[in-house]
Amino acid sequence: MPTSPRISFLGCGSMNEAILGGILAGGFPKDRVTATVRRAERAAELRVRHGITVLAGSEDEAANRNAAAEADVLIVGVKPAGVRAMLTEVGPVLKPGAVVVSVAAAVPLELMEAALPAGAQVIRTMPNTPAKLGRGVTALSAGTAAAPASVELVRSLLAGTGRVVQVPEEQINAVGSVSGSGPAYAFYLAEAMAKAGAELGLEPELAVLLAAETLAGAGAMLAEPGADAAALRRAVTSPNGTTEAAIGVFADRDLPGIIAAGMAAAAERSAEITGELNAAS
Ligand SMILES: NC(=O)C1=CN([C@@H]2O[C@H](COP(=O)(O)OP(=O)(O)OC[C@H]3O[C@@H](n4cnc5c(N)ncnc54)[C@H](O)[C@@H]3O)[C@@H](O)[C@H]2O)C=CC1
Ligand SMILES: O=C(O)[C@@H]1CCC=N1
Repeated sequence: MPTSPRISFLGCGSMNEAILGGILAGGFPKDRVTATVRRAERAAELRVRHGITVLAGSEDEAANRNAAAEADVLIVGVKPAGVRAMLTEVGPVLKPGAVVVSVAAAVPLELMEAALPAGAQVIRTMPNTPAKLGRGVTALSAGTAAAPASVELVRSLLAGTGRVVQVPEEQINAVGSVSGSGPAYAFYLAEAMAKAGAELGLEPELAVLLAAETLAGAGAMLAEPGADAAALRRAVTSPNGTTEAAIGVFADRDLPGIIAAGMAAAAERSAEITGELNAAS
């Protein structure tokens, strides 16, 4: 069997730890993975939780460079405003043929390529945190120098985190509005349903359980082959019944329009952040 590539996670917060968890759960060997973080406490936490090598910047200012120098695939998981500095730092030590993957919202491929040595292979992604359970969905767009074999390699690594789709870069902001931010919309709905359930007289803990299990169960039904959200909704909605009463109120108040406006705001914010990053160059 060919040796697995070496992966380095540069920055390992919510998103990169979710990807790390999904990749390891998919059977990727722990001894081929390194992560970097800023704080020693966080490094210790990640070592215990995942059994991988974790380097902390607070203990070794060369942590990112050391992790980058050994990597075949680098997964950059810092906030958008930190991506350029990270790439500028690690670019000079990249191995020939290394592939640099970013999970950052709003950071264009062009900016990444400009921060790295000429010809660097770059892939921009938009993942989501259910990656942790192998139930994520990641969209990716390849940079100008990324070889098809490198795109395939990244796709196969991310397969442990869930579905992977390739999109033109101009669609990544829209993807972020749907699936990147989307888990937060589902959690927001769970919070709202639990609160409303308590207001209807349920014990708060029971309302939380009912809301969470309902969303998890509905999500599992949506994941079945051939699932159709509208058909599934209709199957719950008896004519002149209770569900119809609830959905009537949602429709009267234009809940779909509210959701669309929120998602448009997410996409607009991505474009705005890109503008801020370009202006800072
Ligand atoms: N949280 C999410 O659901 C999603 C996040 N993203 C993207 O993922 C990226 C990270 O977001 P989160 O994980 O939510 O943020 P986070 O704040 O949880 O994680 C960022 C991590 O990077 C570390 N870091 C920053 N600078 C560093 C450096 N120089 N060296 C080593 N470590 C460093 C921070 O200490 C932190 O742990 C962002 O660019 C975001 O746009 C994309 C899709 C979904
Ligand atoms: O909120 C954010 O900016 C990041 C990108 C998508 C999800 N979280």
